[in-house]
Amino acid sequence: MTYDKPTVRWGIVATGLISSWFVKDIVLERSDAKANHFVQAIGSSSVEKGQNFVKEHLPGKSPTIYGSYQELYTDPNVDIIYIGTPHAFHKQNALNSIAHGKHVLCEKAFTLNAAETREVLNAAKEKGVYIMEAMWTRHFPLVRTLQKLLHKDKVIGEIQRTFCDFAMDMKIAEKGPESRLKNPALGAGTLLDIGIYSLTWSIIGLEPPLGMGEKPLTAAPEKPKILAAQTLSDEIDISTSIILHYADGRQGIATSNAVVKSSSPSFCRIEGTEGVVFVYGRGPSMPDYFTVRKLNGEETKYEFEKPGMGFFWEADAVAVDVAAGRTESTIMPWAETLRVMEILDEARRQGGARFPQDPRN
Ligand SMILES: NC(=O)C1=CN([C@@H]2O[C@H](COP(=O)(O)OP(=O)(O)OC[C@H]3O[C@@H](n4cnc5c(N)ncnc54)[C@H](OP(=O)(O)O)[C@@H]3O)[C@@H](O)[C@H]2O)C=CC1
Ligand SMILES: O=C1OC[C@@H](O)[C@H](O)[C@H]1O
Repeated sequence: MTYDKPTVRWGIVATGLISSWFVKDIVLERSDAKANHFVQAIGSSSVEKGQNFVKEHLPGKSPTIYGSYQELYTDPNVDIIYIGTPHAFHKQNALNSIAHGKHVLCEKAFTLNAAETREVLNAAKEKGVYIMEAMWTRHFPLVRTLQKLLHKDKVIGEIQRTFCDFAMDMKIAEKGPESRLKNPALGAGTLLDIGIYSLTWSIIGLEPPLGMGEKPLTAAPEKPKILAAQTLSDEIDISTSIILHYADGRQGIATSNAVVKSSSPSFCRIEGTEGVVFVYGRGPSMPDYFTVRKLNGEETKYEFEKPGMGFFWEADAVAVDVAAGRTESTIMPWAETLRVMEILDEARRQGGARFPQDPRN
């Protein structure tokens, strides 16, 4: 621990898979850490589950363990709440955190739909607290470097097209009806779980981030035309295809599929007037490296060190933002979270997947 960096005390809502990845990562010793992270408290459906979680994923640590989320929201020693519940609970978990004056990092997809997102963002604005969608991939140095090469240095010229895919065999048929991957009331389907990454990579490829090139930090998100189709099984989408079509001709194709595991070594291809970028990794949420191939055949590979899984980069960003008194991130700003949710809504409107919580109209 060093005293020249912000120090944050995290409260963790839920003890599922993602929370285990997150806590293990943020307590790693790192030479480049921009903040000191403490897992201060865990909120779970039972104290026993919380204890098992700590024993397995935080050995040697002794956070306070609560058998409810409510006790976590009211813990005065917690600065920021991390929400790792299924999509359908994000809205209420976030509203409860905000009501108790806590800052929030909420897993993707931020909520079930854009109406819920607006409700949460309005509450955060009113209360003056920080909130960010945990689209962790956007914080990777790999992504920040790629954005600079594409949109500032223009290493492949003017970007024209992207093809991004997330396909994994989710074995949905084997899941019980209450699984978050099967139950529409929990926000199941490929779109919010993995399609959101294909969409994110399309945006990373096709649009400069805020503050880069001629794009000011205050720029509103672009609004490409959306064309989408879905295949539904037991009311949830098992495949979704989205086309982003921009007025100037840029095209993005974003797909997700729960039946096959993609065997392609690259999950994203970004084409420009002077070359092409291929992004590789264990999947779109965990990119490992990318290559830049110029039209003359010259190819450069960009590799990056990653001491853990990479969740500490988003955690660092939250800590630095909060210490600076900001209520939103410039990497994943509120308007971007809302724009992404609106695109997901539009894809579901055209494709047919519905959640029982969707507004009726
Ligand atoms: N960034 C990434 O790479 C990843 C992100 N995610 C995101 O994280 C979120 C959670 O996913 P994941 O960790 O895989 O989910 P899990 O099913 O593994 O865990 C969810 C946890 O939420 C709590 N919970 C509360 N109510 C329910 C309920 N009705 N049904 C099930 N769980 C409930 C439980 O914790 P408890 O009993 O302790 O209260 C449960 O363990 C989703 O938003 C998902 O999209 C998921 C995987 C990877
Ligand atoms: O966010 C995610 O990324 C990795 C996937 O394995 C997982 O299902 C998804 O929620």
